[in-house]
Amino acid sequence: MSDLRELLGGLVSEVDAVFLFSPSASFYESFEDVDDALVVVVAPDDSVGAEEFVELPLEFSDVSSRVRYGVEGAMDQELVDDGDEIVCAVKTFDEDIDTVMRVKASNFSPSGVYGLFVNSRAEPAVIRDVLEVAVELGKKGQKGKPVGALFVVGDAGKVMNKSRPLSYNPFEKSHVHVGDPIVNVMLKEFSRLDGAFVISDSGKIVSAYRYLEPSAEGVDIPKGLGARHMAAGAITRDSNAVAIVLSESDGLVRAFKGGELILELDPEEY
Ligand SMILES: Nc1ncnc2c1ncn2[C@@H]1O[C@H](COP(=O)(O)OP(=O)(O)OP(=O)(O)O)[C@@H](O)[C@H]1O
Ligand SMILES: [Mn+2]
Repeated sequence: MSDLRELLGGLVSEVDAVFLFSPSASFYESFEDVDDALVVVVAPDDSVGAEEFVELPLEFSDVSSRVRYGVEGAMDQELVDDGDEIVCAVKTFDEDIDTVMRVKASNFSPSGVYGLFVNSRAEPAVIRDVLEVAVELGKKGQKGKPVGALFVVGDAGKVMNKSRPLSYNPFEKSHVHVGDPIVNVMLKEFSRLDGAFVISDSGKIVSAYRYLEPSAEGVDIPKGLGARHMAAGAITRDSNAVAIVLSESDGLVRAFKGGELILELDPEEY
Protein backbone atom coordinates (compact mmCIF):
# COMPACT_ATOMS: atom_id res chain seq x y z
CA MET A 1 0.00 0.00 0.00
CA SER A 2 1.31 3.37 -0.93
CA ASP A 3 0.05 6.51 0.63
CA LEU A 4 -0.47 9.40 -1.76
CA ARG A 5 0.72 11.87 0.82
CA GLU A 6 3.94 9.92 1.10
CA LEU A 7 4.38 9.77 -2.67
CA LEU A 8 3.61 13.42 -3.34
CA GLY A 9 4.79 14.85 -0.04
CA GLY A 10 8.31 15.01 -1.43
CA LEU A 11 7.12 17.92 -3.52
CA VAL A 12 6.81 20.12 -0.47
CA SER A 13 9.48 18.71 1.79
CA GLU A 14 12.73 20.52 2.49
CA VAL A 15 12.00 23.66 0.56
CA ASP A 16 13.38 27.08 1.37
CA ALA A 17 10.31 29.08 0.52
CA VAL A 18 6.59 28.79 -0.16
CA PHE A 19 5.16 31.23 -2.70
CA LEU A 20 1.43 31.85 -2.48
CA PHE A 21 0.07 33.36 -5.68
CA SER A 22 -2.86 35.71 -5.04
CA PRO A 23 -4.04 33.81 -1.94
CA SER A 24 -7.24 34.63 -0.11
CA ALA A 25 -6.78 36.18 3.32
CA SER A 26 -7.76 32.97 5.09
CA PHE A 27 -5.45 30.85 2.95
CA TYR A 28 -2.58 33.20 3.73
CA GLU A 29 -3.41 33.18 7.44
CA SER A 30 -3.31 29.40 7.55
CA PHE A 31 0.39 29.68 6.70
CA GLU A 32 1.12 31.92 9.68
CA ASP A 33 2.79 29.20 11.72
CA VAL A 34 5.00 27.84 8.98
CA ASP A 35 8.50 28.38 10.29
CA ASP A 36 10.67 26.00 8.31
CA ALA A 37 10.22 27.92 5.06
CA LEU A 38 9.87 31.55 4.11
CA VAL A 39 6.29 32.43 3.13
CA VAL A 40 6.03 34.91 0.25
CA VAL A 41 2.88 36.32 -1.29
CA VAL A 42 3.00 37.07 -5.01
CA ALA A 43 0.09 39.14 -6.31
CA PRO A 44 -0.81 42.30 -8.23
CA ASP A 45 -1.43 44.03 -4.89
CA ASP A 46 -0.88 43.13 -1.28
CA SER A 47 -4.47 42.75 -0.14
CA VAL A 48 -3.59 40.26 2.60
CA GLY A 49 -0.96 42.44 4.29
CA ALA A 50 1.82 39.92 3.77
CA GLU A 51 5.12 40.15 5.57
CA GLU A 52 7.02 39.22 2.41
CA PHE A 53 5.46 40.42 -0.79
CA VAL A 54 6.38 40.42 -4.48
CA GLU A 55 4.32 42.58 -6.78
CA LEU A 56 3.21 40.98 -10.02
CA PRO A 57 3.10 43.70 -12.66
CA LEU A 58 -0.02 42.07 -14.08
CA GLU A 59 -2.00 38.84 -13.81
CA PHE A 60 -0.34 36.69 -16.42
CA SER A 61 -2.80 34.26 -17.87
CA ASP A 62 -0.40 31.34 -18.05
CA VAL A 63 0.96 29.85 -14.89
CA SER A 64 4.57 29.51 -16.02
CA SER A 65 4.86 33.26 -16.74
CA ARG A 66 3.35 34.04 -13.37
CA VAL A 67 5.81 31.74 -11.60
CA ARG A 68 8.75 33.09 -13.57
CA TYR A 69 7.93 36.69 -12.67
CA GLY A 70 7.29 35.81 -9.06
CA VAL A 71 10.60 34.03 -8.67
CA GLU A 72 12.55 36.70 -10.52
CA GLY A 73 10.92 39.40 -8.43
CA ALA A 74 11.77 37.55 -5.23
CA MET A 75 15.38 37.20 -6.35
CA ASP A 76 15.41 40.89 -7.22
CA GLN A 77 14.34 41.65 -3.64
CA GLU A 78 16.83 39.09 -2.32
CA LEU A 79 14.13 37.07 -0.59
CA VAL A 80 15.52 33.94 -2.21
CA ASP A 81 18.76 33.15 -3.95
CA ASP A 82 20.09 30.93 -6.65
CA GLY A 83 20.33 27.72 -4.65
CA ASP A 84 16.83 27.84 -3.20
CA GLU A 85 14.01 25.41 -3.82
CA ILE A 86 10.56 26.89 -3.86
CA VAL A 87 7.05 25.52 -3.70
CA CYS A 88 4.54 27.62 -5.59
CA ALA A 89 0.83 27.43 -4.79
CA VAL A 90 -1.07 28.81 -7.77
CA LYS A 91 -4.54 29.11 -9.25
CA THR A 92 -4.67 27.37 -12.61
CA PHE A 93 -8.26 26.38 -13.32
CA ASP A 94 -10.03 27.21 -10.11
CA GLU A 95 -10.94 30.39 -8.24
CA ASP A 96 -8.96 28.94 -5.35
CA ILE A 97 -5.40 27.75 -5.29
CA ASP A 98 -5.44 24.34 -6.99
CA THR A 99 -1.85 23.78 -8.11
CA VAL A 100 1.36 22.98 -6.27
CA MET A 101 4.58 23.26 -8.19
CA ARG A 102 8.15 22.81 -7.03
CA VAL A 103 10.79 24.91 -8.76
CA LYS A 104 14.46 25.71 -8.39
CA ALA A 105 15.29 29.41 -8.25
CA SER A 106 18.33 28.69 -10.40
CA ASN A 107 16.02 27.73 -13.29
CA PHE A 108 14.96 31.35 -13.59
CA SER A 109 18.04 33.42 -13.07
CA PRO A 110 17.96 36.04 -14.42
CA SER A 111 16.20 36.76 -17.71
CA GLY A 112 15.61 40.41 -16.85
CA VAL A 113 11.93 40.11 -17.66
CA TYR A 114 10.97 41.31 -14.20
CA GLY A 115 13.27 44.31 -14.39
CA LEU A 116 11.67 45.29 -17.66
CA PHE A 117 8.31 45.72 -15.98
CA VAL A 118 9.12 47.27 -12.64
CA ASN A 119 9.85 50.97 -12.50
CA SER A 120 9.16 51.46 -16.18
CA ARG A 121 7.13 54.50 -17.16
CA ALA A 122 4.89 52.64 -19.55
CA GLU A 123 2.06 50.52 -18.22
CA PRO A 124 3.10 46.88 -17.68
CA ALA A 125 0.36 45.61 -19.98
CA VAL A 126 1.70 47.83 -22.77
CA ILE A 127 5.21 46.45 -22.37
CA ARG A 128 3.81 42.92 -22.31
CA ASP A 129 1.82 43.49 -25.50
CA VAL A 130 4.81 44.95 -27.35
CA LEU A 131 7.02 42.10 -26.15
CA GLU A 132 4.42 39.67 -27.46
CA VAL A 133 4.34 41.33 -30.89
CA ALA A 134 8.14 41.20 -31.08
CA VAL A 135 8.22 37.54 -30.04
CA GLU A 136 5.51 36.63 -32.55
CA LEU A 137 7.26 38.50 -35.33
CA GLY A 138 10.44 36.69 -34.41
CA LYS A 139 8.72 33.32 -34.58
CA LYS A 140 6.98 33.83 -37.88
CA GLY A 141 8.96 36.56 -39.64
CA GLN A 142 7.33 38.41 -42.51
CA LYS A 143 6.07 35.90 -45.06
CA GLY A 144 8.60 33.43 -43.77
CA LYS A 145 11.59 35.79 -44.04
CA PRO A 146 13.39 37.02 -40.92
CA VAL A 147 12.46 40.55 -40.03
CA GLY A 148 13.83 43.12 -37.61
CA ALA A 149 11.90 45.67 -35.60
CA LEU A 150 12.46 48.37 -33.01
CA PHE A 151 9.81 49.48 -30.54
CA VAL A 152 10.43 52.39 -28.19
CA VAL A 153 7.91 52.30 -25.36
CA GLY A 154 7.09 55.15 -22.98
CA ASP A 155 8.20 58.78 -22.58
CA ALA A 156 7.02 59.34 -26.15
CA GLY A 157 7.30 63.14 -26.13
CA LYS A 158 10.99 63.01 -25.41
CA VAL A 159 11.54 60.17 -27.84
CA MET A 160 9.84 62.17 -30.59
CA ASN A 161 12.11 65.12 -29.80
CA LYS A 162 15.15 62.95 -30.23
CA SER A 163 14.12 61.45 -33.54
CA ARG A 164 12.98 62.45 -37.01
CA PRO A 165 10.58 60.95 -39.55
CA LEU A 166 11.90 58.75 -42.34
CA SER A 167 8.55 58.72 -44.11
CA TYR A 168 4.95 59.78 -43.60
CA ASN A 169 3.54 58.57 -40.30
CA PRO A 170 0.69 56.12 -40.90
CA PHE A 171 -0.43 56.60 -37.27
CA GLU A 172 -0.54 60.41 -37.51
CA LYS A 173 -4.21 61.03 -36.79
CA SER A 174 -5.20 57.65 -35.50
CA HIS A 175 -5.88 56.68 -31.93
CA VAL A 176 -4.86 53.08 -31.96
CA HIS A 177 -3.30 51.14 -29.15
CA VAL A 178 -1.04 48.14 -28.90
CA GLY A 179 -2.95 45.05 -27.93
CA ASP A 180 -5.81 45.67 -30.39
CA PRO A 181 -5.66 42.69 -32.75
CA ILE A 182 -5.81 44.91 -35.84
CA VAL A 183 -2.90 46.97 -34.54
CA ASN A 184 -0.76 43.91 -34.15
CA VAL A 185 -1.33 43.16 -37.82
CA MET A 186 -0.39 46.76 -38.71
CA LEU A 187 2.74 46.68 -36.57
CA LYS A 188 3.86 43.50 -38.26
CA GLU A 189 3.14 44.92 -41.70
CA PHE A 190 5.01 48.19 -41.09
CA SER A 191 7.95 46.42 -39.47
CA ARG A 192 9.19 45.60 -42.96
CA LEU A 193 10.14 49.24 -43.33
CA ASP A 194 12.90 51.24 -41.74
CA GLY A 195 13.07 52.98 -38.42
CA ALA A 196 11.38 52.68 -35.05
CA PHE A 197 7.88 52.59 -33.65
CA VAL A 198 7.20 55.09 -30.88
CA ILE A 199 4.60 54.04 -28.32
CA SER A 200 3.25 56.10 -25.42
CA ASP A 201 3.07 55.12 -21.73
CA SER A 202 -0.55 54.13 -22.20
CA GLY A 203 0.07 52.16 -25.40
CA LYS A 204 -0.97 54.63 -28.09
CA ILE A 205 1.04 54.18 -31.27
CA VAL A 206 2.47 57.63 -31.75
CA SER A 207 4.54 57.00 -34.85
CA ALA A 208 6.19 54.52 -37.18
CA TYR A 209 9.29 55.17 -39.31
CA ARG A 210 11.19 57.24 -36.76
CA TYR A 211 14.91 57.58 -37.14
CA LEU A 212 16.33 57.83 -33.64
CA GLU A 213 19.05 60.36 -33.01
CA PRO A 214 19.96 60.02 -29.35
CA SER A 215 23.42 60.78 -28.14
CA ALA A 216 25.22 57.43 -28.17
CA GLU A 217 28.21 58.70 -26.29
CA GLY A 218 29.20 56.31 -23.53
CA VAL A 219 26.52 53.74 -24.40
CA ASP A 220 28.02 50.32 -23.96
CA ILE A 221 26.16 47.55 -25.76
CA PRO A 222 27.58 44.12 -26.57
CA LYS A 223 29.95 44.01 -29.54
CA GLY A 224 28.52 42.64 -32.73
CA LEU A 225 25.19 44.40 -32.47
CA GLY A 226 24.60 47.06 -35.10
CA ALA A 227 22.99 50.45 -35.53
CA ARG A 228 19.46 49.39 -34.61
CA HIS A 229 20.57 48.05 -31.25
CA MET A 230 22.88 50.99 -30.61
CA ALA A 231 20.00 53.38 -31.26
CA ALA A 232 17.75 51.31 -28.99
CA GLY A 233 20.27 51.34 -26.15
CA ALA A 234 21.05 55.01 -26.53
CA ILE A 235 17.45 56.26 -26.64
CA THR A 236 16.76 54.56 -23.31
CA ARG A 237 19.63 56.38 -21.72
CA ASP A 238 18.52 59.67 -23.18
CA SER A 239 14.90 59.20 -22.02
CA ASN A 240 12.78 57.10 -19.65
CA ALA A 241 11.64 54.81 -22.43
CA VAL A 242 12.38 51.12 -22.75
CA ALA A 243 13.28 49.70 -26.14
CA ILE A 244 12.32 46.28 -27.44
CA VAL A 245 14.27 45.08 -30.44
CA LEU A 246 13.88 42.11 -32.72
CA SER A 247 17.12 41.41 -34.55
CA GLU A 248 16.83 40.54 -38.21
CA SER A 249 20.24 38.91 -38.19
CA ASP A 250 20.15 36.62 -35.15
CA GLY A 251 16.40 36.45 -34.52
CA LEU A 252 16.67 37.33 -30.82
CA VAL A 253 14.46 39.76 -28.95
CA ARG A 254 16.34 42.17 -26.70
CA ALA A 255 15.22 44.87 -24.33
CA PHE A 256 17.13 47.93 -23.25
CA LYS A 257 16.52 50.21 -20.30
CA GLY A 258 18.64 53.01 -18.90
CA GLY A 259 21.10 52.48 -21.74
CA GLU A 260 21.68 48.85 -20.86
CA LEU A 261 20.77 45.51 -22.30
CA ILE A 262 18.50 43.94 -19.66
CA LEU A 263 16.85 41.08 -21.49
CA GLU A 264 17.70 38.71 -24.28
CA LEU A 265 15.37 35.96 -25.32
CA ASP A 266 14.90 33.51 -28.13
CA PRO A 267 11.35 33.75 -29.51
CA GLU A 268 11.41 30.04 -30.26
CA GLU A 269 11.85 29.25 -26.59
CA TYR A 270 9.54 31.84 -25.15
N1 LIG B 1 19.06 55.26 -35.47
C1 LIG B 1 18.10 54.42 -35.91
N2 LIG B 1 16.80 54.66 -35.67
C2 LIG B 1 15.85 53.85 -36.12
N3 LIG B 1 16.09 52.73 -36.83
C3 LIG B 1 17.39 52.43 -37.12
C4 LIG B 1 18.46 53.25 -36.68
N4 LIG B 1 19.62 52.70 -37.10
C5 LIG B 1 19.28 51.59 -37.78
N5 LIG B 1 17.95 51.41 -37.79
C6 LIG B 1 17.18 50.34 -38.43
O1 LIG B 1 17.84 49.13 -38.24
C7 LIG B 1 18.00 48.46 -39.47
C8 LIG B 1 19.15 47.51 -39.41
O2 LIG B 1 20.36 48.22 -39.17
P1 LIG B 1 21.65 47.42 -38.66
O3 LIG B 1 21.79 46.15 -39.44
O4 LIG B 1 22.81 48.35 -38.61
O5 LIG B 1 21.21 47.13 -37.16
P2 LIG B 1 21.49 45.84 -36.28
O6 LIG B 1 21.62 46.35 -34.88
O7 LIG B 1 22.60 45.03 -36.85
O8 LIG B 1 20.11 45.07 -36.39
P3 LIG B 1 19.82 43.59 -36.99
O9 LIG B 1 20.33 42.63 -35.96
O10 LIG B 1 18.34 43.54 -37.13
O11 LIG B 1 20.55 43.53 -38.31
C9 LIG B 1 18.11 49.58 -40.46
O12 LIG B 1 17.74 49.13 -41.74
C10 LIG B 1 17.11 50.57 -39.92
O13 LIG B 1 15.79 50.24 -40.33
MN1 LIG C 1 22.59 44.19 -38.87
